[in-house]
Amino acid sequence: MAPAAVAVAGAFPFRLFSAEAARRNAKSARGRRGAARPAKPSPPPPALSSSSAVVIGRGATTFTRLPLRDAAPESAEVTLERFPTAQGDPGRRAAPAVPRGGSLPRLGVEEAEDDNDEEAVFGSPAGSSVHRMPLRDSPGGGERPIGRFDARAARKGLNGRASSRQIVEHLEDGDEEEEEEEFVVTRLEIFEGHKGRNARAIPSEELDDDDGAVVFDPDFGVDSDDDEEEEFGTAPIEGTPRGDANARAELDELDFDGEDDGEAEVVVFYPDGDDDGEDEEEGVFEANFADDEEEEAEGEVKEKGVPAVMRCFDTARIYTRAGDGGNGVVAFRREKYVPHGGPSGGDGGRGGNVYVEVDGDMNSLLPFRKSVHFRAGRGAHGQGSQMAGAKGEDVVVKVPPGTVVRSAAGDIELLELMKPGQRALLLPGGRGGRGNAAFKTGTNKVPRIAEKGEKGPEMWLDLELKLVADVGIVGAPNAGKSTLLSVISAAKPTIANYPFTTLLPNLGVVSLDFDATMVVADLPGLLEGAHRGYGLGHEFLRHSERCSVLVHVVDGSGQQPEYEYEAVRLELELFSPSLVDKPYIVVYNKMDLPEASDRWNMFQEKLQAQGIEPYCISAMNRQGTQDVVYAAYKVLQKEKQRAKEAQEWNNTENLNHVADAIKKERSAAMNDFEISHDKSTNTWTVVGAGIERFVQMTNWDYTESLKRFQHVLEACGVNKTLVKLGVKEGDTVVIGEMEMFWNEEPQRTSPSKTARDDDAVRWPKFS
Ligand SMILES: Nc1nc2c(ncn2[C@@H]2O[C@H](COP(=O)(O)OP(=O)(O)OP(=O)(O)O)[C@@H](O)[C@H]2O)c(=O)[nH]1
Ligand SMILES: [Mg+2]
Repeated sequence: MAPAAVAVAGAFPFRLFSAEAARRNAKSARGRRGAARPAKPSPPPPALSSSSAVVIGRGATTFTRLPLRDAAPESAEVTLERFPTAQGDPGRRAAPAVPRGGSLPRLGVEEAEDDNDEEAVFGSPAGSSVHRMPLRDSPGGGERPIGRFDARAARKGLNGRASSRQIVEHLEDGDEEEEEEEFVVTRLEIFEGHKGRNARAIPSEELDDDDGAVVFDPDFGVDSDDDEEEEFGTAPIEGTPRGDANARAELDELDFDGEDDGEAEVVVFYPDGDDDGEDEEEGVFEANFADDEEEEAEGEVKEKGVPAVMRCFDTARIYTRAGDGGNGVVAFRREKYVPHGGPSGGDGGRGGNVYVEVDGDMNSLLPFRKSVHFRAGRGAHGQGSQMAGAKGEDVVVKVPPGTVVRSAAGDIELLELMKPGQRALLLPGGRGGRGNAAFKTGTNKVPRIAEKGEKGPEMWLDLELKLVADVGIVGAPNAGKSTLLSVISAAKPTIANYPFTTLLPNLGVVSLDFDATMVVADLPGLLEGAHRGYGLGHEFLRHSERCSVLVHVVDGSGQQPEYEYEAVRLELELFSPSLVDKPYIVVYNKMDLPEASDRWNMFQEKLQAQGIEPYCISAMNRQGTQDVVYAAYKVLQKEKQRAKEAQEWNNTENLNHVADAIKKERSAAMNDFEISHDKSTNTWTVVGAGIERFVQMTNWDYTESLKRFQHVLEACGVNKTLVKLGVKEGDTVVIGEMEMFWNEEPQRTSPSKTARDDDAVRWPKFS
């Protein structure tokens, strides 16, 4: 276990076995990873229950994605829909055209008339596609009733990615065609193939060889976040022509009980909501079985659940990593007639940088649902003849205007990117390691040492989109906010007589004149108790944080307009005190309705008592709206002027400060370190950005590195400090990735190690 100590004769009291240890560590880490991946698929899921869901359409089958990360709150809403069948064309039936990632498919359920089986289609309310899967053996297409289906995934098997095993069992036929029944009984196995994992459908005994089989491709259409592409192949079962089926099945279990008044229970595997794990943990899918517990919680979910589309529209978590620097190399010039050509190993190339750039064409963070990882390329290694390695490829993360970038760890605001074209260097690539040509000195003309490239920094980022609007329209649900926006601008927001029509902010440009325009945002409705999650919650209010002016619309036809007004004000304050400090205009709407006009005077008086002059309008009839526009514009101009003056004070915006901080940390002095001691394991840990970076860049393949390392430890005072703190023979010393043993008596070194020391080149002795 204990690695041999390496000593440098007579020079330093300090020994290391670093290279070994580092390698060993890496190996065991790999081993751990490997172990997480079972060689065989996990055992088959339990037997089907009679209430298993039916998922297969007639003649052709449709498997779809179920709601993924948003499954939990949404599952209650998923219902199944009867699927129309195109006669005589088993492989090609009219699947509902659901655009990928587009609008939400409407899902519904209907019972098949003849038996208790259901036929179903399901799509994801979170906007996924519906895929078709032809079942070759369903002649005649249309008339076949559906069988039972139970797709169940092995949890967290196979690298934790979604699901491994599905069983489609026993498709029963209708009464009429007894002989042709049971056309697909399939089990899906996922196994490790030499090209990654594969999926295979295994027919049960009931299947003839020439029966069709269904092959699921659990990862079909899902972006693999990992570098290692994890594609599931579809594999034909014996006797089945290839490419029969290509359905996707992110869905894992769908339990549906027809009797249960159409309440579909959907069980989905979905990635751990936060996606914040390390690489290894990516895509850990968790089973979320809809059960009684969930039903209990249902009420709560309805109150608190922010619709998925809203959540993903304006927030995202992404991973960024700058490229590692390339390694420097050791090389010597060898040429005829040039004796002792000297060192000629080139430096490694610099790793690629990570930039964040504002793309004016983007207006939401939805693209980050699909791609989460942004890694810059690594620098190429140096080469002989003093050739430096090529620079790694940069990566540019494009974000919409109004994006705030935070580091996920620590929730520190890093950047606020407002204007299209703005570009920030976020993570600088690692420096390339120096080749031996760079180590040539007067005393060492034949250096056999080169550095490794510096590791590129990595960071998880939380992105948040705040709309860039001048004026924000706030108010209770159904107050007429969208109506107001629609009459003052060309925007066409959805207007309907029910609360929470607006789920995503709508933007409209209001032009008063040729050069006088302002951007107005109509925000979702705000309820009393929003801070506790009522209605849509109040998270979306962050969109209004950037507005300079708020227009508060009050529904005059409501029961108590003043009360409603106060409640919304309070919610604004609870969300952010800075919001209530913004200048605002109060607009009393629906004056055309008698109940509103009756109460107007009272409302007006109450507000005047508070020093506010409310406006009354009928948004629907466009009465009074122009006054509101002018008033808002006036306040806006005033606000802008104020902001401009304030900005002149701090107009030294540096978008690259994150990179600057990283660079600064990189240049940290090596003698700036701290040492901690763990008594139980006799371990001393040296922490310091400079020294750790040095360790990381040391290439242990070269013996001279060892000497240089010893020298540095001595020179920067690590050894001295350790001695002072009372380090003992045999204690472990850890610096960054390195683990070393302390050896008090350097003379007692093993011969094999001293042999190294007898190298032709001698490092000057410092002690
Ligand atoms: N009578 C009358 N009805 C109005 C007026 N303004 C809006 N409405 C109606 O009020 C209902 C709600 O209007 P929306 O503009 O959708 O209300 P909203 O505030 O955007 O509602 P949410 O988006 O759900 O928060 C619709 O049926 C409108 O037609 C008005 O001035 N008079
Ligand atoms: Mg609205």
